[in-house]
Amino acid sequence: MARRIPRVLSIAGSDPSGGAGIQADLKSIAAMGGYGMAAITALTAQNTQGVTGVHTPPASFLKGQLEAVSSDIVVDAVKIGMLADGEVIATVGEWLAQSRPGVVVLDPVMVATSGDRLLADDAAEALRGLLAHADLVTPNLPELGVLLDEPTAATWEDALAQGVRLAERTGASVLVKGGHLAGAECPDALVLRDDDGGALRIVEIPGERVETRNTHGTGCSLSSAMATMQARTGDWEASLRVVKEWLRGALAASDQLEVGTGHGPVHHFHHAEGTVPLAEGEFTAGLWEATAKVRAEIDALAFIAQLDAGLLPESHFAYYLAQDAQYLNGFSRALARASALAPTEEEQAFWANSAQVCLIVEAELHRTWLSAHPLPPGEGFALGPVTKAYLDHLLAASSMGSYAVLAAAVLPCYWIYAAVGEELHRRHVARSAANADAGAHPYGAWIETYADEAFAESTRRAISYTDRAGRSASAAERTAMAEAFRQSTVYERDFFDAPSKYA
Ligand SMILES: Nc1ncnc2c1ncn2[C@@H]1O[C@H](COP(=O)(O)OP(=O)(O)OP(=O)(O)O)[C@@H](O)[C@H]1O
Ligand SMILES: Cc1ncc(CO)c(N)n1
Repeated sequence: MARRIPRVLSIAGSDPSGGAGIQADLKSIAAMGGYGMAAITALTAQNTQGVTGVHTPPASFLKGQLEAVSSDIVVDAVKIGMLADGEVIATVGEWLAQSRPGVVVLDPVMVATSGDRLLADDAAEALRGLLAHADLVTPNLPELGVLLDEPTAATWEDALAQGVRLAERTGASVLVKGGHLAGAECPDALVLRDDDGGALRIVEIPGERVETRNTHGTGCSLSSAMATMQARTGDWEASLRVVKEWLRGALAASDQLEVGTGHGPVHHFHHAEGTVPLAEGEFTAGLWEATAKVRAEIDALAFIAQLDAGLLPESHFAYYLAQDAQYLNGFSRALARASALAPTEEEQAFWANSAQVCLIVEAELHRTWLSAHPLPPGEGFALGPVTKAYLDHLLAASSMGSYAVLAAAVLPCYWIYAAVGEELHRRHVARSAANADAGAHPYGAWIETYADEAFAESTRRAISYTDRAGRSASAAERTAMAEAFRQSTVYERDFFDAPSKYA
């Protein structure tokens, strides 16, 4: 019977490096939505390079673990991995005879990815005997050969034929794995025995090989994920389709982990990255970090250096101010929309107040700076191309209907302006202290308005509200927020650079 959160037991060995064995099983079971449990058959000392030791506790203690679990908990599926020796195999066989769960997946582990043995030499025969208790057996190509007492299959066709022979001989269904094949393809296939024990059916699922050395634990991960999905769906083929796609993603994302120098583990939770709980400030810190390159480009602009040195041509300053006045008008409308979408009254009031402050600052620009720095007649207040593009971007974010995305889109206007302003102001103050003449700086009075503590406080609040929205957003919404933030940061850069192009 299908179970939404299946209770899945792994009976397997421990890999302290976390990539294989019960550690991989517990991660894979959780990744597939199950509740994971583990009865440990053996302890290995291993890492991504190989196995340096195996300690097998008395089989009676494994028996104790299995009884503790099944005397209290309904086990919906079991995955059986490393069994170490004949006594362990016998213990698991006895437990299955008494307490067999509805789904039994057996991964006949014999050798680690590194080539080290994980099953006693004389135990292969005992393992063959256990196969009959399984619903699904998941050997890799060398293991398939050993179980049949045949050479390792050299081609995929040979492997499929061996899979059919193993299914016929054991009565179990067989998952034939293409991981050990050469070439660009990495297919898997199910040799399925229908419930009525009738004819065998082969379902092949093709797949591209992921170019990586990080294949430690793929077999463990596959078998425990299959046990979990089967308990959820009752359909081996549907389960393999989901699990194979997930495992491909886990292999493709494995480089992010940087675990070990040998065959590294796969990234079991690659698909859930957007759902990791974030601490306060972490989301917006990530947005800031991701735009470091664009911000470095802003710092390197001639406009900033010239403004700082007091060498910015008048016409550039006038153009900048005229565009800023128009920008503030459109920006105010975007903020009013953020207020309309805000989830709390506190945020609603903040954005509404910011929208109003923008209009006050715009009026002030006209009254003071623009009257003192008039544009050439005729050029007046024409909307420049960057100003238009930036405002169009904010308008698009406003009309999406997502508060979180709109907050991310308006944030760079606060944050970048505050950061650039703070730096300009810091340098201006340092210069004034060192040089009595600094009072003559043509843009000194303007730079001084940058030090406004009220604006710094608004910036902190805009960051904090955007962060809160990001932390409770869906993965897709977070992606849209990051894109909106990045795009606005690019427009901030282009806005500072526009006078040099269009003034
Ligand atoms: N490079 C790869 N690209 C895509 N899929 C792969 C790759 N390597 C292995 N797989 C997949 O991983 C699963 C395990 O296959 P494999 O034949 O490697 O098992 P194994 O040898 O038992 O694994 P382990 O490395 O844990 O011993 C299969 O679904 C296989 O298709
Ligand atoms: C404990 C353990 N089980 C299975 C494997 C197979 O990958 C391994 N390397 N270690």
